[in-house]
Amino acid sequence: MQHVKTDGNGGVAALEVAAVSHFYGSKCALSDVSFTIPPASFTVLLGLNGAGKTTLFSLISRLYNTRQGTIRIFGHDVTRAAGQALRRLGIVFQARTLDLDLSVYQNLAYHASLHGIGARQARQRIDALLQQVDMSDRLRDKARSLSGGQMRRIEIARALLHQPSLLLLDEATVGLDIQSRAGILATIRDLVATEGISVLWATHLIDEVEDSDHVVVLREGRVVAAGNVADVVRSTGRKSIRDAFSHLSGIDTRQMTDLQP
Ligand SMILES: Nc1ncnc2c1ncn2[C@@H]1O[C@H](COP(=O)(O)OP(=O)(O)OP(=O)(O)O)[C@@H](O)[C@H]1O
Repeated sequence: MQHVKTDGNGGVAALEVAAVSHFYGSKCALSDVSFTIPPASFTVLLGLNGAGKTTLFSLISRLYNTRQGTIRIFGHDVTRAAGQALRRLGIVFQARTLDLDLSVYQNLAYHASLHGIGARQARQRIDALLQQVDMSDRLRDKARSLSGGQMRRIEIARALLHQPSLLLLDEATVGLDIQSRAGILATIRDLVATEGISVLWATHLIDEVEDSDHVVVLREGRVVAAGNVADVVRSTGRKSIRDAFSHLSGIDTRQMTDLQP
């Protein structure tokens, strides 16, 4: 019988990472990483550069094989039931991935066809998603003509085309101005609240965390804290999540970047 981790309320966890390790040659990038994220939650994967966030995303999305440990998406093992697991997964990678010479519509329609979505349904979903990410007026524009924040919005729409239940975003706001960052975060938080999607949001920016979030703190490939914000703050004996993250990551709070100018 398959072991399935629940969210504590009897429901299957949106994501379960159990005892996962990953090496690049002899370099250990992840060491015995375990955590779960509940359905319909916004979970922040917090870690400084090099903590292992991208490596973890590469394993969850099967870009790399998981050699040690287990990863399940809504109970489906990404190695043994890859099709069922990956169907439920949408992902926005840190690096830009739109085809710059195609229009917004062509970028999205191509992705829809890869997922076997028929042309008519694809058009309906593209229209609805562009509205959701506030980009309806750019349908025919070349991706090349969009700003960084606008490209990110299109990548988010693309990741949602096949209606995933779990969305991963890797440093989605890097390189964007304060307004674009706040707008993209608000769009994603809205998706969790209105559509019940589960989100894993990887960042090194502590100001992207809200009190109601779940957090998983990674340091040098290890989970050093996980839970809701209040529990993580309490477990470190600090007064705020900012101070807790600073303590857990071994850095001075003044080295942290702010949303505030
Ligand atoms: N292809 C690779 N070969 C060797 N080492 C790697 C490779 N990719 C990542 N690493 C190392 O693995 C560790 C984790 O890197 P990873 O990119 O997963 O971290 P990250 O938290 O995503 O950081 P960043 O935010 O800077 O992308 C780092 O020490 C990094 O140098």
